[in-house]
Amino acid sequence: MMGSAIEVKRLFLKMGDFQLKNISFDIHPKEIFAILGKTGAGKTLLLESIAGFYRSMEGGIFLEGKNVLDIPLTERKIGFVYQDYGLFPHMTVRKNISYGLKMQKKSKKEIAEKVGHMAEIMSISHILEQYPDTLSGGEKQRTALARSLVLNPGVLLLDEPFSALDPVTKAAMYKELLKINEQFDCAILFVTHDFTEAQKLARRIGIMDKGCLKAVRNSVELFDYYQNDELNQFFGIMKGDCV
Ligand SMILES: Nc1ncnc2c1ncn2[C@@H]1O[C@H](COP(=O)(O)OP(=O)(O)OP(=O)(O)O)[C@@H](O)[C@H]1O
Repeated sequence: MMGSAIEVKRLFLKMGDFQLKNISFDIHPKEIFAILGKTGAGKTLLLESIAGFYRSMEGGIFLEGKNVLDIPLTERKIGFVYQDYGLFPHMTVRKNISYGLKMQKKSKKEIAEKVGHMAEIMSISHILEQYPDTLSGGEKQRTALARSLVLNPGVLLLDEPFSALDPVTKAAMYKELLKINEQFDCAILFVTHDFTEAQKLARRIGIMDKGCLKAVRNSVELFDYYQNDELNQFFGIMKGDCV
């Protein structure tokens, strides 16, 4: 059997009054997988668990077969881009992108080459000396993606990557995501509220509600009838609907 890029096995995580409950699924190498769910469903917590942020979680997260908690942070090969991009405000775009490589103690020459190359791929060479607060939403996102991708992650986790973008920029970034998936050898897991977006970009979609993963569907079957009234309601599906 082909190994998984990510395997989530019977994950439980308690956070205050909220709980992720018994979540199991896997993501194939190079797959684009969407997590769809209402606000407060636990989508961000799931991404953060996969990144190994919570030692208190029960069950396991395996990256290429290795428990994420056993992999040192600098060797985790996970890129994480938050909804607000999380750029360092006091650093230029160049410094933001260089940051992880510096942490890995790469040489100045290697950092300059890698950052230059990445900036070219993400079409941000012209803004390398700007600070984040001078950038458009799309430019901030390109910078955040470049900062992750320059470390060559096996898995890219994106928390509502498109929700803050205007429709034209959004369409451009959809293309960018598909290009990244082609060009870099990485699986992409992204969170969204948007059915169309999930269907457009992902081959499989996981549907979350109240801390549970209720279903995993191929995107073409997203609107087929569910054996679960809440899911049918969520998708506006009536019994006997043809798709
Ligand atoms: N550190 C924390 N301590 C206590 N409760 C938390 C903590 N982090 C998250 N929660 C709670 O867990 C629940 C799920 O949060 P999460 O951010 O994962 O939802 P989400 O599906 O990503 O929502 P949204 O779409 O609004 O971003 C929420 O009720 C939230 O208040």
